[in-house]
Amino acid sequence: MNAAEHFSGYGLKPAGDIVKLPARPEPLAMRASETALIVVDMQNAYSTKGGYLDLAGFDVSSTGPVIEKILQALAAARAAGIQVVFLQNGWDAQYVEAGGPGSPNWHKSNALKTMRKRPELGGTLLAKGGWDYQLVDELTPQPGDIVVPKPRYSGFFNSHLDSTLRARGIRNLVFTGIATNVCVESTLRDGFHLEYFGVVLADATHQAGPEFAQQAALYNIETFFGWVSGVDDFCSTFAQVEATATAS
Ligand SMILES: C/C(=C/NC(N)=O)C(=O)O
Repeated sequence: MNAAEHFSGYGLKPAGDIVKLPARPEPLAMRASETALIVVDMQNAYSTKGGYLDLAGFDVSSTGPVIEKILQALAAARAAGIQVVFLQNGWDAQYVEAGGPGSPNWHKSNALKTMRKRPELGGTLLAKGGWDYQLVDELTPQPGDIVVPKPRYSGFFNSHLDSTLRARGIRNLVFTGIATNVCVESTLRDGFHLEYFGVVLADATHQAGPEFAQQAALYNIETFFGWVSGVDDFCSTFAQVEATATAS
């Protein structure tokens, strides 16, 4: 193969429905039917003022453009027949799923720590049934989309994500959402170990913490665990699928 034509992707047999998504470190060959767009934790907790991250002292002032970019990616995915999966992070209202002091999550979760520090917030952060847990209004799931609740940073841990994807023959996971360096990266890494090809659309993600955390997560993904692309490339690449399907 000509080195200039090098691209990655699992053992795809040549067929008309394969597209090549421009990505770093190299383009990725994919089929829409074997791809899911994963929207990670776009809940009030992570992207709205007054939500958990904001109350815990993280900057959520620039999440608006991320929501806009995710909307663009969702429209392109749905038009191309790509399965959309929303992840939703949190626990039951009694926080049993959060784990008690015997769980590292109890010690590390900034949501749980914030509630311990500010008892008046008790029961409000990331609790199922509450505003903080809800997906943001702009990103309400549509018929055909799948919502997967998850109790830890990785969407694969104690959830039905893996079986849901396998049952549909999905091999490629395209990631958007918040936070790049926490739940996006954790889920992409676990997906890598489960043999999924993970791509992050960098401009449809946002970090928890300083900007260097975004850059470090993207470096890790591009170098060790997957691929990095952007929303415009995703939309134009999969528009080809829609155009081919319409023409045939
Ligand atoms: C910090 C944090 C990130 N979650 C995520 N969705 O990436 C948390 O849940 O505490």
